[in-house]
Amino acid sequence: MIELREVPADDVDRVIDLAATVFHFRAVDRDRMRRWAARMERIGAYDAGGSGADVLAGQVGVVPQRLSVPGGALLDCAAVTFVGVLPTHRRRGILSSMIDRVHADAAAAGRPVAALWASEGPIYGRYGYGVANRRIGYEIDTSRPFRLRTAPDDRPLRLIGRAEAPGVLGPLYARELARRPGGLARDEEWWLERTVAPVDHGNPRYTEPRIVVHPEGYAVYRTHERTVRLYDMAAGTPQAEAALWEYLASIDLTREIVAPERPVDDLVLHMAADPDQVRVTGDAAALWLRLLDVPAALRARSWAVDDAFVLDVADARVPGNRGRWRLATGAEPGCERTDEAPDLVLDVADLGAVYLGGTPVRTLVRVGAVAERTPGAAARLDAALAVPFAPYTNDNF
Ligand SMILES: CC(=O)SCCNC(=O)CCNC(=O)[C@H](O)C(C)(C)COP(=O)(O)OP(=O)(O)OC[C@H]1O[C@@H](n2cnc3c(N)ncnc32)[C@H](O)[C@@H]1OP(=O)(O)O
Repeated sequence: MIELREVPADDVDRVIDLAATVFHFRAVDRDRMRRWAARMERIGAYDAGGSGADVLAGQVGVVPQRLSVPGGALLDCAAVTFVGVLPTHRRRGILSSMIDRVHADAAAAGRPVAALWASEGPIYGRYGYGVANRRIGYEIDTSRPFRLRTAPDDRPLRLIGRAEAPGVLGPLYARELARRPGGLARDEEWWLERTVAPVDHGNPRYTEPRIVVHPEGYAVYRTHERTVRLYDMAAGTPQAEAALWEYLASIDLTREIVAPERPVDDLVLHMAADPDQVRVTGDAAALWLRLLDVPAALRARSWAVDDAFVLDVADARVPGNRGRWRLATGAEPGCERTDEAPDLVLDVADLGAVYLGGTPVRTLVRVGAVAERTPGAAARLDAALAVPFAPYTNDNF
């Protein structure tokens, strides 16, 4: 018999072992993982059957987070991570029962949304998650001068140490969160253990992080042989961004920049005087978003256009979301229950996909996922959802 219960602090080593088993890694850096597990609300699926001893057969971790939404509000978010079920227990519904528990706990804690990075695309749509943003990767050939169409802000740059990162980068990052949806709030531990971690465990041959700071922005990168690998960048103006790219492109003894996870509207693609120097090498789903409290989430973001819509929302797992909602997208957004005929009929997963402004409703109508009952309603909702900066999540948890 499987029983779901919280995993106590003295059992986190089993959480690490389970993660290592299902994600196929050696748990060498246990202290770091213990600190990560300590941030989580941990739900374990314990199997008491057979041997007498409890087996931790499945687990989900929820990190309490805050997600930036259009208009700059930070919305309480259940960041779902460390999901795993032992190979001996797979496909018996353990994940489904744990996800329902995560959603119930989030509702009780007043978190209107949940989010995750999926290990595999087919898993999470059934639970009401939709792809809210993508990220692109590219390589820049810097073996020859990298000329830009934007004049760099040539105020001095400086390199700082890791320990200074939270204090120096924090305010610059906060400005970025306020204007671009999809980002996660970072506290000091998050900066030090994740954004500027001493080692990139996925690419251990790269150096420790180098942190270059401009008065209006920063970049975090590491190098290995002739490659500069970009991890994080934020710049308040295009000119500051140009200064950071110019710096990265001109580091001696290097000949390329690899930027694996950048926003889809990254300026560098258009800044490059020779577009052939920037080669797009990847485009993948990034954050999967789940609206757990539809009216609270829709009221929390700002809208680009004053309009009104009736949405008929289907939700297989969270009954409180189901039904017709009258959404008013003015300066004071409203979302109330209604009996009026719907303009659009859609699943909560697709509402999650369009929520941050990263997926056009019209596209989902064309693929057949969203039904447009009032002609033109999808285009009008796209106008209301529009955001000046594409949603982007640079924290893969
Ligand atoms: C946010 C994150 O942490 S993402 C990381 C997810 N973890 C992993 O990928 C680690 C390796 N995999 C595992 O640990 C497990 O196989 C899990 C967690 C993905 C699935 O756990 P299970 O307990 O087997 O899932 P469960 O039995 O509840 O399956 C529920 C449904 O999802 C489907 N499903 C589960 N895993 C997959 C998959 N990898 N691909 C496609 N469908 C899947 C099942 O077929 C089932 O479908 P149904 O409802 O139509 O019958």
